[in-house]
Amino acid sequence: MPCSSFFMSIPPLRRHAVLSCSGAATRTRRLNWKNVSWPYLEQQTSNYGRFAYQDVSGDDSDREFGSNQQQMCGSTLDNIDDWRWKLTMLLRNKDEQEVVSREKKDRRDFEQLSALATRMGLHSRQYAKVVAFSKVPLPNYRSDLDDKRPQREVILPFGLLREVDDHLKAYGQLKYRNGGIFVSVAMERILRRRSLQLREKQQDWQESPEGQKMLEFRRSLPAHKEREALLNAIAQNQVVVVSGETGCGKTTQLPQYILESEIEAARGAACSIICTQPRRISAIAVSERVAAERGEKIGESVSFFF
Ligand SMILES: Nc1ncnc2c1ncn2[C@@H]1O[C@H](COP(=O)(O)OP(=O)(O)OP(=O)(O)O)[C@@H](O)[C@H]1O
Repeated sequence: MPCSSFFMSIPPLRRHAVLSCSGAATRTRRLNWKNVSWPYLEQQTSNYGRFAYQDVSGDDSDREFGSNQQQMCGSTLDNIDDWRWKLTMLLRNKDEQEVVSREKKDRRDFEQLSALATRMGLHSRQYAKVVAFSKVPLPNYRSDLDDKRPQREVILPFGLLREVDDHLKAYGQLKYRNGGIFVSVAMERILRRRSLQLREKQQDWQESPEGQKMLEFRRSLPAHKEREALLNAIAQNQVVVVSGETGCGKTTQLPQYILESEIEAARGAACSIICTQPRRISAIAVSERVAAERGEKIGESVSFFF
């Protein structure tokens, strides 16, 4: 006789361990539940996937609900009693998050079971032929409990798996550049446009007579000789320590080398640099100096904050 299974499950994202009880166990109902020891239950964990997606009660139509439902499924009172026990066990078990059942009698009694769960501080929901009781609020739809959309394990060939992995890695790195936040495609387009504008503006300034004069001065500073070595060191290391004589260009030049190289690579809009100064006056003076060297006013790409 087809008999639905009772099992405890954790949704895919939070799945650590699952306790399940087979249909045979549920047929003997109350007695079995109270006598089943935890180690026995743990042995059932490997079947979770199949239980979760299998339509074990599919051939029982809902027409069977009716006058003979009491004989088929036992009395409502007994069912409520069983569930009081199951939900108590759920609350006591720190590793489990929810209990799911496909039994008809549980669907039949769902209203009372749901009220019981609410009184015990649990959440409940019915999904077509499945009832779920959970420690956390349940969503409107659960694909893993949808019999019409069974989820199957897909085994990919090794080569294809590696290809997918590479694509995912490349995608992750692309997103990570934008501050580790998953930005939308629209946001990426905005950043790209802004980066191109910054590059154009930087080129215009560097080609202007004032810009040329400023560049000449900057190239005369000792830091300029180390520009490429510094950018390489930053690209290859998490932390870089730079020491140099007073006035060589550590404060005003190094941050500009980074910003300029990012702008040249059309990534300027995603580049943020923070410089610290021990005094307000020096923070203002350095900001104004760097803004001037970039042909800008304070508040464009350079500013200060106390
Ligand atoms: N406000 C300014 N006006 C004009 N020139 C400046 C100004 N600030 C810095 N400079 C010039 O830029 C050069 C580099 O200055 P910067 O502050 O970057 O050096 P630094 O290596 O950080 O020095 P320190 O170790 O003393 O902080 C200076 O030698 C100076 O010639």
